[in-house]
Amino acid sequence: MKILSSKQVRALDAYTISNEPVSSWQLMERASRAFVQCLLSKFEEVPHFHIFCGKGNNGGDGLAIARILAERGHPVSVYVVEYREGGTPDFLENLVKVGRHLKPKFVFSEEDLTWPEHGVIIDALLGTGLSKPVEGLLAAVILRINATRLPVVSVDIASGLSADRINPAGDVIVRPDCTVSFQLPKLCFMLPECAPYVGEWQVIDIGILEEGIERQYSDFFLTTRENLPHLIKKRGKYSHKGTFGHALLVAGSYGRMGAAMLSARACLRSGVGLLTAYVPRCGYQVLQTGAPETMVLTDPDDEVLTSIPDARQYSAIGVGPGIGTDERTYYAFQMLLSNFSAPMVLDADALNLLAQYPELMKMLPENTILTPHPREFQRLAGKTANSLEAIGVARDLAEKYKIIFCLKGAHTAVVLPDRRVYFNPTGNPGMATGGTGDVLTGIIVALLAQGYAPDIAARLGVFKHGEAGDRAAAIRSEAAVIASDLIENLRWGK
Ligand SMILES: NC(=O)C1=CN([C@@H]2O[C@H](COP(=O)(O)OP(=O)(O)OC[C@H]3O[C@@H](n4cnc5c(N)ncnc54)[C@H](O)[C@@H]3O)[C@@H](O)[C@H]2O)[C@@H](O)CC1
Ligand SMILES: [K+]
Repeated sequence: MKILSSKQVRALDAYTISNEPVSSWQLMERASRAFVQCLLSKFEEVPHFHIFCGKGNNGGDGLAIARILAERGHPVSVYVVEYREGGTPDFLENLVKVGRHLKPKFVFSEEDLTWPEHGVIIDALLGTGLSKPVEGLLAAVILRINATRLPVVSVDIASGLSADRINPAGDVIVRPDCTVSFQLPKLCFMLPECAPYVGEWQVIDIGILEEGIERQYSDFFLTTRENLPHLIKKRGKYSHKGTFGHALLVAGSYGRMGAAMLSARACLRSGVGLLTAYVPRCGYQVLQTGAPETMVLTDPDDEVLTSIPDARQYSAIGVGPGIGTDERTYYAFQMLLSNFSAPMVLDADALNLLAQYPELMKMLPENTILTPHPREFQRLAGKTANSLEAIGVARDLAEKYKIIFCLKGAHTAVVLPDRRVYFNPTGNPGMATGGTGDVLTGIIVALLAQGYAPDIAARLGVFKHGEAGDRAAAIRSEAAVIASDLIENLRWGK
């Protein structure tokens, strides 16, 4: 699913209006009806809705939503915040129409606000037309909304929130519990800094023309459930373990064999034909007992990796979980990079080694997948002002070195060498616990070994990793999830 800018969304609305064709009022009506349907599905008992409207089209939506709810006999109060003269044509038309069912309260100053004690607040003050920081009466109303204990649902986007960039600190923005957005997600929904101003978010279909969306160019996408399952390869009846590749995992050091084990088990549960693990000698028994499906090769050293195996027979290789940053391990890693050119996943200490020895970057095979969490990325690429800037830096590096980044986070961003960025929708805060990154490495290595193209392996691996986390959280609750639960909850069927 594409993520478009506010400007592009306006062009898209205009395209639908002239090509469907449909009037802009009808499009607003369609959006508002879809919103009401979604809104009502959220409550077992319909509460009293208090709808705060601005005077642009977002306010027009608010008025239409109020009328539709009132027509159905639901309790509604509607407030029009008079922060400016006039209003957009669709706002004014809906103001006339709502008057047949409800008496809006016009708010000219803070004193006009009587604050509700029960019910749900609907925020329809400002939408994607935001053109400057909020101040004056609008700011006062937003601050009052934020001070209430009542649930808040924003229409399309929280009022005051910029869709396409990160607002400067100090901007006045609604903090909703939930945002119900029209047709496509907004870039800001993907960024951790914006999370307090988004809440739970949901996208609803308002019938924007698909061909209009196709005509808009974007580098930003949300991976969706609908476009991924067909990417999962079927296992043919006459296939054998050789069909599904032979993965090599270079992992572990003394006291950190758990990382190697988690990666190995995740790899085995992700369809790989054969798995070999290369570990220090102290890991031999651990892996032979804990993951008996793995073949184990050991380094001459007891505690850390100091050399590499002959890697040419492997179809994919994962390096990093638990290896540490010993100087001898650096030499082994450097040797591996000069000897191996097939698909590779680098995680954890392999990334720390890259950060410590940046000259290694030039040695990375094309389409190597790097899976840093924010701190690892910072060590690798330097400090950035915010997550959007970090994505920008990752895009530059991905292009320069022809590599792929999975920037791990609530919406992990898969950044490709052609600068495209795919955000991931699955996963939950229960996954913020030790070892889940090792699991991701194992999954992606397994996919590479099976011959998935590196960009698909990264996107599919990240998606399935999050999905397993969601299954685990549904069974155990978020706080109880541990990395092993993800492995147990991996599913590769449709
Ligand atoms: N046909 C369409 O274009 C559709 C638009 N829809 C709604 O329309 C919204 C966008 O509508 P608009 O473009 O009218 O934008 P807004 O509803 O965000 O209206 C903003 C209006 O206030 C002014 N303004 C912007 N920032 C301000 C600030 N900080 N303080 C004071 N005034 C400010 C703008 O000049 C504009 O006139 C979407 O978010 C969505 O809710 C939906 O109805 C779907 C269809
Ligand atoms: K809004």
